[in-house]
Amino acid sequence: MEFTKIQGAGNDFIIINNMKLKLPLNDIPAMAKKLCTRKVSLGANGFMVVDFPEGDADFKMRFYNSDGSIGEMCGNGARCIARYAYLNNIAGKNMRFETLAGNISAEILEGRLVKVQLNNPEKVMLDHDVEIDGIKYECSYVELGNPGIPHAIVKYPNLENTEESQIFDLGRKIRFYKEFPKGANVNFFNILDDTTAIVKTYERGVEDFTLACGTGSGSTAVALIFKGYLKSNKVKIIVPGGELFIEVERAEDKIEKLFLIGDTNIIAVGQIIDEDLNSIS
Ligand SMILES: N[C@H](CCC[C@H](N)C(=O)O)C(=O)O
Repeated sequence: MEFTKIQGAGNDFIIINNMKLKLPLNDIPAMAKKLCTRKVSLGANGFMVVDFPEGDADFKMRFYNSDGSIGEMCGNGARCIARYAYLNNIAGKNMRFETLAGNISAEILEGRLVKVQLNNPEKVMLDHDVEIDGIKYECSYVELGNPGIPHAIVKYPNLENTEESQIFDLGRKIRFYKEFPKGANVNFFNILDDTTAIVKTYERGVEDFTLACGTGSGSTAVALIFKGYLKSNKVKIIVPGGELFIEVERAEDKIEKLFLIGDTNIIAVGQIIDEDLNSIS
């Protein structure tokens, strides 16, 4: 089966074109889980399927986390699938595609940079502190799109000197926090200057930290700008896998446009064999 392996800021994905392969959608979650499992298969944070659009968009993006669960959207995935679509003549440099969370537009910039307009925040709860093991953490809750991809944005002083292993248990507990109906991706942040934050994300559906989270960076930027921690509508989010840039167009307390910009890197194009796949029902 033909595939492309691509990563954006260290968030890595497998992409297949189901407009050609025409695989039954019921088979995809198990296939995604198997192919995303490192060491025993190709390995990735997520699995993306290009499919026929239902409306007048260029294509549909179906996103699956590495555990096979469906994600409403994926920001770095959107950047990567946009580059894939352009290089495979599925779309032009400016494109629109459908996702569960709503339509996304993307623009291929110079080199390997891609800019996507993320779904707007449909839910913003700036003061949604969480209490874990008797300790209170400053937290905001943001959902981008409708249905929205859920994000918890948690202040963590000295994050830049904190190992992920030190906050893995905390990340997992907040990911499953009782007050988050859909669970949440957990974005720990610390402010580095007026326009820069560092973010480390424990991702829902990966159930571990990833090197970057695009919608997490966008959600974090929205919360930090509204809370006055970041003092610009153009901010840099430093993530373990590199840097992501967020641009916000806002009218007072309403976000009108939210952009994610970052690098992409095509790792491989080829054929997936994985002999176990045949045994997947
Ligand atoms: N794990 C996320 C989906 C991927 C989000 C992240 N990779 C991004 O770039 O937005 C979820 O299930 O909500």
